[in-house]
Amino acid sequence: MTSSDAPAVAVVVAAGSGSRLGAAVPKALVELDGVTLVRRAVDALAEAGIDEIVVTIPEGMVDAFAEALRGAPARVATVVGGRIRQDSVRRGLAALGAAADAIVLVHDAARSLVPAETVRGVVAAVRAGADCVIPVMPVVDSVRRVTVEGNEIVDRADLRAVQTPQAARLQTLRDAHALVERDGVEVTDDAAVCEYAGLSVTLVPGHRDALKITEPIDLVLAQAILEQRRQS
Ligand SMILES: Nc1ccn([C@@H]2O[C@H](COP(=O)(O)OP(=O)(O)OP(=O)(O)O)[C@@H](O)[C@H]2O)c(=O)n1
Ligand SMILES: C[C@](O)(CO)[C@H](O)COP(=O)(O)O
Repeated sequence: MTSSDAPAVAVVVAAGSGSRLGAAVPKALVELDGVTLVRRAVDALAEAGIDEIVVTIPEGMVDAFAEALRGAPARVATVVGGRIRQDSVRRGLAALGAAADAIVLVHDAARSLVPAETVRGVVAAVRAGADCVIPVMPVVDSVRRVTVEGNEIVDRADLRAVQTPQAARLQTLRDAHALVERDGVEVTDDAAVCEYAGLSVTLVPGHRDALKITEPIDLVLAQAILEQRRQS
């Protein structure tokens, strides 16, 4: 049973170290134009109307994250994350106080510049009845699969690159994560968790700005996106 006006809440996963970025601080605390990536991610969700957010953080970083999140335009709590992303999501979901039928978004702090319109699109699709919703982008490169014999072409028209926020009803996602943990399955995103639990995954349009800041070059691109926003 789900109510059509159930609130939308979120887990922002920010407990990673950012080894590929190689900064002196955990990636979520890296600044872009003077604002940390985690704060930008929280602000983007708040702009789309999400007002309860649990942020997963690395061990021993409570004060630094409290500083980064001070004055955020939403009710924000932090919880220490786990070994891999899915462990962090599970801990974040457990810390949310919302009702079982609340819509929950799981978002990477590393996708700091997601536009509010993308977030709203994901929420709307869950409200319209989808089990699990993810934003996706077409693949722009030609793609080949490496095989034992050599390699072969893959039709990129069939492929989509997956972004966040990804969303489902809160209890649905908690149950799906419990199943994955029970069976010791490792996945890279919440869509895979939902699919493992037998739920269907619905695709909605993602956005170029929701790139995952992973390597140093991505910070340059993110800076350019901010500049473009200032000029428009
Ligand atoms: N144990 C983990 C691992 C990742 N994350 C979060 O999941 C998101 C996506 O992960 P990624 O961008 O790969 O971040 P890192 O794991 O920090 O990056 P790297 O693999 O380069 O170390 C990030 O916002 C990251 O903080 C998390 O909360 N807990
Ligand atoms: C969740 C995600 O951002 C969707 O593309 C991605 O799977 C995270 O992967 P990572 O290996 O933890 O960066």
